[in-house]
Amino acid sequence: MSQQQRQYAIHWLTGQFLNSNQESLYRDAIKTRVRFESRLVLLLVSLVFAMFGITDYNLLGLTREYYLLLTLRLIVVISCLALAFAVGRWGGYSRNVWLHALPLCILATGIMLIVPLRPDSLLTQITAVVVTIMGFYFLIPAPLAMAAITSLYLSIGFVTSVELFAEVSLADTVRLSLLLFMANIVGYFGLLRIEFLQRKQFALLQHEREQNNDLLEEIKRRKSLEAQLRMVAEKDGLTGVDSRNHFMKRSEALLERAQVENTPFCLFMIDVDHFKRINDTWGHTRGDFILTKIAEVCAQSLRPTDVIGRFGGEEFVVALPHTGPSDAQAAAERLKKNVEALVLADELSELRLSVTIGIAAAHGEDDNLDSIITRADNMLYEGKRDGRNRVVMCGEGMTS
Ligand SMILES: Nc1nc2c(ncn2[C@@H]2O[C@H](COP(=O)(O)OP(=O)(O)OP(=O)(O)O)[C@@H](O)[C@H]2O)c(=O)[nH]1
Repeated sequence: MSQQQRQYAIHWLTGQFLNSNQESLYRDAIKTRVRFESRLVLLLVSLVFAMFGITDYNLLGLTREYYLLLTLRLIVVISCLALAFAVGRWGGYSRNVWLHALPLCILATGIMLIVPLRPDSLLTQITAVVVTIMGFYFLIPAPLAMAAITSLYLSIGFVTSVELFAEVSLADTVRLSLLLFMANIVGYFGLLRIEFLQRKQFALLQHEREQNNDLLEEIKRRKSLEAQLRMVAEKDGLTGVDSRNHFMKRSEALLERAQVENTPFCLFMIDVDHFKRINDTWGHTRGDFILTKIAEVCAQSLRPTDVIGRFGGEEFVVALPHTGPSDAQAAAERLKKNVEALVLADELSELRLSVTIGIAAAHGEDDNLDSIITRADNMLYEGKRDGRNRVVMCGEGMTS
C-alpha cells in the first residue's frame, strides 16, 4: 500500500479515515456545514415534537397525563433549543462530539417516556420511532458510531418501555424488535455508504489540491529559473551592465526607432586606458573590481534611458537615443571626468584611472548599428593613438 493510499484509507465499519490527522482535517473542513445543519434540524425537530402536543390533547384531553406529557415535551423542546444555541457556538464535531450526541439522547429519552403516558397510541409511536431512527442516521449530522449508539439506545429503550408499560404480547414485542433492528441496519449501512463516499470525495479533492500546489510550486521554480537564465543571458556577470548580445538587440531596436522617428542617436566605445598595466600591477581580482567601478561611473554619468553594455574585456559600449553629437560629446566629457575623479579605497587609493571614448552618430535611414560601432571604434583607436584619456567624435574631428 502506497503512502498516499494509507493516508486516504477508510475504515470499513466506521466509515472514517484510518489516519486520525486526515479524519481531523475532514471534520474541520465540514465544521461550518455541520453546525448549520445541526442547528436547523434541532429547530425543526423541536417544532415537530411540540406539535405532537396537539394529538396528545385530542387523545387525552386536559387530564393529568396530558399535563405530564406537555411538561415532558416542553423539557425536550427547551433542551433542544438550548443545544441548538450551544451547537451554533461550540459545535462542529472535530472536538465536541458529545455536544451533538446530547440532543439525540434527550430526544430518544423523551420518546421512550411517552409510552407510559400514551400507551393507546402505540402504532403512531412505533412509526415515530422508525422515522426518528432514520432521522438520527440521515438527517441530523452525526458520526456513524454516534448515530448508531443513540439509535440503538432509542430502539432498546423503546422496546423495554413498551414491554413494561403497554400491554403487548411477546410475539408483538419480537416483531417490534425486528422492525427496529431492520431500521437500524438500513440506517447504519446507508450512512456508512454516505460517510464512505463523502470521505472519498474529500480525499480526491485534497489530492487534487496537493497536486495543484505542487504544480504552482513547480511553475514558481521554473519562473525563477527562467529569470535567472534570462539574467545570465542578458547581463554581464561581472559588471551587471548588458551583455554584448543583449546590448546589440536593445540598441538595434533603439536605432530603428530613431530612424523611424527621425531623432538623433549616438554611440560610445569606451576603453579603460593601460588596463593591462593595472592588471599586472594590482592583480586580476582588483582589475575586475575596477571594471565594476567604471561600469558604475558610466551608469551614474549617463541618463537612465542610455543603454550600457560590456563589449568585451575592458571595453564598454553605450547607445544614446535622442542624443545629438554635441550632447553626446558633453556626456562623454562628463563621463571621462568622473572616471578621472574616481578615488578608490585602501591600496588602490593612489591609482588614477582614465578612459578613452570614441563617439559616432547615426547617419540617416540607411545607417546600421555595425557601421556605427565600427566608426566609434575607429575614433577610440584614434584617441588611443593620440595619447589616451580623451573623447574623439567621428566626422566632426572634435577631440579633447
Ligand atoms: N581583470 C580583468 N582584466 C581583463 C578582463 N578582460 C580583459 N582584461 C585584460 O585587459 C587588458 C587589456 O589590455 P590591452 O588590450 O593591451 O589594453 P590596455 O592595457 O588597456 O592598453 P590601452 O587600451 O591601449 O590603453 C588585458 O590584459 C586583458 O587580459 C577582465 O574581465 N578582468
